[in-house]
Amino acid sequence: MLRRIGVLTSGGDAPGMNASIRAVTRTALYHGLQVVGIRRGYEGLLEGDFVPLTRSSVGGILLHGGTMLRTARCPAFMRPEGINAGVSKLRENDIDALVVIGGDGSFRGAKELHDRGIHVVGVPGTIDNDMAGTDCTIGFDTACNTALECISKLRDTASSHDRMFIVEVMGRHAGFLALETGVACGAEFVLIPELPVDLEAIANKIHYAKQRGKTHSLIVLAEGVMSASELAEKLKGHCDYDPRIVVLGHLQRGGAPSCFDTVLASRLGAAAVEALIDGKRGMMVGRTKDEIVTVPLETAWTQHHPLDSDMLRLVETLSI
Ligand SMILES: Nc1ncnc2c1ncn2[C@@H]1O[C@H](COP(=O)(O)OP(=O)(O)OP(=O)(O)O)[C@@H](O)[C@H]1O
Ligand SMILES: O=P(O)(O)OC[C@H]1O[C@](O)(CO)[C@@H](O)[C@@H]1O
Ligand SMILES: [Mg+2]
Repeated sequence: MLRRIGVLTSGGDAPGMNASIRAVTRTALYHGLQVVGIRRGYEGLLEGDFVPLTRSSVGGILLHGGTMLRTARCPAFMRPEGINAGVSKLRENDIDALVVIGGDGSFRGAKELHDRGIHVVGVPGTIDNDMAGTDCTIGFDTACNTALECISKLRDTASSHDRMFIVEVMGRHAGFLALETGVACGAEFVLIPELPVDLEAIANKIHYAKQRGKTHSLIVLAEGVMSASELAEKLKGHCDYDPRIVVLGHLQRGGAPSCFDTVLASRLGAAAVEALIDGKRGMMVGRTKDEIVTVPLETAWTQHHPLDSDMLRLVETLSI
């Protein structure tokens, strides 16, 4: 019987995680369940770093970035002994079910717990958007907006000084963040790991654009392709600019969640608890075409979250 549920955040922090923690807690309390917060992801689970969550302990966090439960990457949890220790900790503390808020790695950990008999539901939270089973992950929209705000400032300087900027954005092995922000900021090039990089074609396009009177250029580069300094080095001598590089880095992870992420996080947090109440196990919640869906956890990494090819064509068409 479901009486007491645990909730943790794991992997990189993402704007909206707090809204999800609040939604999980309040939905569970609404349905008469107790809630235990597990601090610092799987690390805190192994150490028994638990805190009871009440209606008021999740008050005032809705619009705050980061995660009030804190988060971690826990190498010990990647080994069977670590996972078994996690199972024991949950059982010793009478935690009947667990909501894991995090990315694909966190979901792999959650699946290991499920395979050992723990009732788990995952809530997709990562700025990378690199998970199938949902059209968008919590934090992605805010990270795109943050990157856009930064790049829009760089654009002013690029056009004032007739310069080229290479802006490296996060996304790990995926290009979603780069593609979305690249279209939004009107980049001349968006380089993503999903596609080969043709340096000669880039140099040629820059050259002909300059001949046509274009005086500045912006490349949005996904970190999964190469670093901005590597790209600048490779372009040296092959293009008509002396590029400046900017690595947005962890600036993209923090900050207050956008309206979109706050609503998404609230809906998915509530849906995770409702899924547990409905007897769903080993599942993740997601948003597909504005419907809240429940699919197996492993969907996140066994299926492919497709890049929108229309978006790629847009970069090409709109940057003439
Ligand atoms: N195969 C696995 N088995 C068990 N646990 C795992 C596995 N993969 C990852 N984890 C656990 O999940 C944690 C978070 O994973 P990871 O660092 O990949 O981040 P994430 O959840 O994908 O989020 P983000 O990519 O946004 O940072 C790991 O530190 C580890 O504790
Ligand atoms: O904060 P850390 O551990 O350096 O991790 C950075 C990674 O985390 C993310 O921000 C989220 O997965 C990636 O985009 C990035 O590659
Ligand atoms: Mg990940």
